[in-house]
Amino acid sequence: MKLDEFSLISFLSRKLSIFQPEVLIGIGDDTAVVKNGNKYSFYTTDVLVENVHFLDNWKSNVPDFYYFLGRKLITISASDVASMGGMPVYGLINLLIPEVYDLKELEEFYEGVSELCNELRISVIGGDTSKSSAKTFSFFLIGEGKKFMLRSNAKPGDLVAVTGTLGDSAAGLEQLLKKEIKVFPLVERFLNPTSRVREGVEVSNLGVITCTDVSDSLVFNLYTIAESSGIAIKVDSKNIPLSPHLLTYTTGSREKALRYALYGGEDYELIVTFEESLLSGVESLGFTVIGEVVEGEGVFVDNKKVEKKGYNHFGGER
Ligand SMILES: Nc1ncnc2c1ncn2[C@@H]1O[C@H](COP(=O)(O)OP(=O)(O)OP(=O)(O)O)[C@@H](O)[C@H]1O
Ligand SMILES: Cc1ncc(C[n+]2csc(CCOP(=O)(O)O)c2C)c(N)n1
Ligand SMILES: [Mg+2]
Repeated sequence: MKLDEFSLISFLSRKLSIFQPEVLIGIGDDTAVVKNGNKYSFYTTDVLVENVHFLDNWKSNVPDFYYFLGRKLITISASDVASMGGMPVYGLINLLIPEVYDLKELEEFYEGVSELCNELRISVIGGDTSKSSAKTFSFFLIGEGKKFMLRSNAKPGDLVAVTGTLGDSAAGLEQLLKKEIKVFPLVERFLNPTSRVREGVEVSNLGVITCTDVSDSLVFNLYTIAESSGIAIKVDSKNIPLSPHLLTYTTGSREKALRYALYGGEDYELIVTFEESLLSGVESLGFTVIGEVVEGEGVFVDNKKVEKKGYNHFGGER
């Protein structure tokens, strides 16, 4: 039987229970939330698996490839903490590598890990190591914050905004897969994305209470907000921020660029929804308004309902 990642998680979660009252949010958001005295702790874990998230042979085209992979491992978990409005603090790394392994590659990987942990002041406090046929890197990250944002807090009348530009990472991945590099800055966005930790904390401090990050695709992650909040989201495609590099890649076609922006994944930008009174504060943090929350269900781009498409492990295809 072919599995669907999200039905699988929902099936598994029905078998599990929460025993402690301090667990405020379990399975279902970007991180779990546990009350910890007068603050909250955030828990998340992510993996990078050979042939799923990266190809080993990219190391022959990309200098320092494993250095970038080390950075990316930390960034993707930090992005989940950022989308709760938290600061990453402690982490543990699981390393699953073949029995015979190039030590230089591992050194490079840990150079990337340690650089990003220094930048974000994350202490690595443990992990585990095992042999494995596919290279697999996993990070478990704990964050902290005084308040938190959820996917499920969107209300009709809210505006919807995002950080950065969208679609760059998918266009970078496409070039790596085709082994044809035309616009390198897009490949850099795929290899070395940014986690929006500062924006997450600051937007939460402004009073924004709805947030998630773009890992699977803009449309897919808008759906996660729409479904968990019981509302619909309308996006105006002309307001979706696209980078000049992406437009160079699509030889100026905004329509083609929008396909990467709407359905490509791994941008690790934040999506927020908020009341109009917060607009100037949110914009001053560098967010771009792309749409609004309305009553109903689904995600609409230029008034047309769009399919919930993005990256789905097992379900395949974007
Ligand atoms: N095997 C599992 N068992 C229990 N919970 C899981 C499992 N896999 C995922 N989850 C939980 O399901 C929810 C959604 O997971 P998912 O990995 O899709 O998170 P995401 O933030 O949407 O994506 P990303 O990991 O790319 O940031 C999270 O709360 C996560 O902790
Ligand atoms: C070789 C190769 N093929 C495809 C992709 C694209 N991809 C893999 S996982 C994912 C979603 C986010 O991951 P997760 O859901 O695990 O957090 C995306 C967009 C890639 N990175 N490498
Ligand atoms: Mg996430």
